[in-house]
Amino acid sequence: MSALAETSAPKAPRRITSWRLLLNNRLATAGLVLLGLVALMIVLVPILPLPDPDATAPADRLKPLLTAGHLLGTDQLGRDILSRLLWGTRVSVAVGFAATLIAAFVGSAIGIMAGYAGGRTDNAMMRGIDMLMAFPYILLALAIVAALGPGLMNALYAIAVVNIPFFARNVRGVTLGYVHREFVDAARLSGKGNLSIVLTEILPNVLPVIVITMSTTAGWMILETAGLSFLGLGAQPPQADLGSMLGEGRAQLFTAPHVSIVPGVMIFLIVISLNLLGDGIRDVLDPRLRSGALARPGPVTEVASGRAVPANAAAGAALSIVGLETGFRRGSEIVPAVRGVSLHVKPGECLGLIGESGSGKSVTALSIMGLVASPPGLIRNGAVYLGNEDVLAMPETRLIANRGSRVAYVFQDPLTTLHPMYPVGRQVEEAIAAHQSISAAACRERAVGLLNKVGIPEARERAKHYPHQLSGGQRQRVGIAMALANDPEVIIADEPTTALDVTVQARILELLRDLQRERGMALLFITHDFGVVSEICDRVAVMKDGEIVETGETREVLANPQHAYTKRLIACVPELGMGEHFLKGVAGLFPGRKEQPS
Ligand SMILES: Nc1ncnc2c1ncn2[C@@H]1O[C@H](COP(=O)(O)OP(=O)(O)OP(=O)(O)O)[C@@H](O)[C@H]1O
Repeated sequence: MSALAETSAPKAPRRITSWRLLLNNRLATAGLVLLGLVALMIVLVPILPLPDPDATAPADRLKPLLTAGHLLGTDQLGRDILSRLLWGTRVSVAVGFAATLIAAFVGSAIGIMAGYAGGRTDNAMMRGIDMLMAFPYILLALAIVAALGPGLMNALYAIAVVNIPFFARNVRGVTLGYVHREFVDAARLSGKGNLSIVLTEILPNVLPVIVITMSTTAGWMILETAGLSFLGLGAQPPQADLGSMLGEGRAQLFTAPHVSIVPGVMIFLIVISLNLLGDGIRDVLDPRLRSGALARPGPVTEVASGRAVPANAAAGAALSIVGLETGFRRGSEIVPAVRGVSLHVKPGECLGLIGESGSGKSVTALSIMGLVASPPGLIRNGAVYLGNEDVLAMPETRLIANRGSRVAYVFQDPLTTLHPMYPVGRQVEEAIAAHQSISAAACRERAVGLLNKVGIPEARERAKHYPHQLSGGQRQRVGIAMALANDPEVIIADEPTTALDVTVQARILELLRDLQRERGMALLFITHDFGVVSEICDRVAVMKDGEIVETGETREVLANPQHAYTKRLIACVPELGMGEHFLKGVAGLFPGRKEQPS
């Protein structure tokens, strides 16, 4: 019997601008406002009715705060502190930003060149950078100023030079990650020259890192400028900058503390606002931070507190999913990926979950045992029953204990799921030991037995091999052995044969089917290939845009598909001699892709 459900066009998520994301971050907004005020003040300073910052008046020396005509008092030479503060901030900020720009430009150029050229050029450039880094940076800055002579411009050069290594190392690291990527190879094959590749392929990818590094180091450079001026090596009298004001006020720290506290507070405000804003910019520019992918995910997927559970478990099912809705947070919005999915698998049965890429199959599978990373994942509604027990209502420890013991997963690419540093036998032993308290010797025997069972030849010997020493098919057999390790009630296989060639694929499918029938397990088999479904699945559920659009006995669905999308998926299974008809079927899949949640 087949059940049919029509899809409704998903609502396009509202576009969240970077600007809005930045303003969502309260600390970054506070930094931005503070910095805006400082910027406004230093821009307006020439037209403000302020006394000459360098005009001395010994009779008015060390006037306290809020003195008439001197809002922030006067210094030891009777100069107006407010005027000196605003003019001095202008100088410090200008020098700090100029040093940041120079360091960013030179350091990034070195980093990109070294990373792109590689080999000896990389070696020579990075050893030079290492030499710069070998000196404590302030010592190096002092040495440079000592060699060039004191003065604001020389302080600027010194600070820029000591910060070049930060940019060079950061940018080189990122460049190295892109240099051997396929899109760069493609640009090379298209005949582009090195400069053009660097400017059009590498630089756009590296630019966010440069901006992030700039935003987080600008505050630091303003502080370093102030440090050099404080030591008398930056701004020279009578010119004011924040560091020299601090240095001059030091002598009056106890008699007139406001002389040094005022520039100190200004340095603090500028640096803190730059750091807060820098952190905010970094979060906005890095898409992984923006989506929460770099945030440490919780051990189980977050479940909305008021989730609706539309129905109970299906009678006699090992696994039933009812009305499952899973989405991903993006800013303050939740983008749906799975919309009201219901399905069930009985013991000894294989249910195929089929749909094109991005239709929500993996998110459904991962939601079952709370494995969707949160943040950004969120299960909004629905329930997942193991027998009659709702997994989503289980205490965290119980849910985690059920992973691998009652429900096991086999993933697509065993090379990424197996640990490269441990022999495969040991990894199967670990899977057993995670849920069973048996002796090490018994565990080893059982691991060898499992490897044997999944068809690894000379299992005892092979157990000592590392993943890279096995073929793709053998690695997937190890993955299946690990899934079987604790005799689970349900196995979820997420495209376990996609990375394998057709002959190996056929053998793995046969193995899975035999094991599943022999052990009476429920198998949820995720694929995008109706050919695979027809070989292994008793029933099939067709998924499109996060919804199940058709379910039924495999034979029935194949013989008499009801939904247009199912028909197109079936038409995509190539047959020898089909030629043009096959391509028409594949082309028919694409119009629906526009409706995908982006
Ligand atoms: N971490 C994530 N953050 C935001 N969106 C995500 C995340 N993971 C998946 N999605 C979105 O959820 C939707 C469903 O993805 P899913 O991985 O389930 O697709 P799939 O059908 O398994 O595809 P494939 O066959 O390619 O694995 C996609 O639109 C995807 O962009």
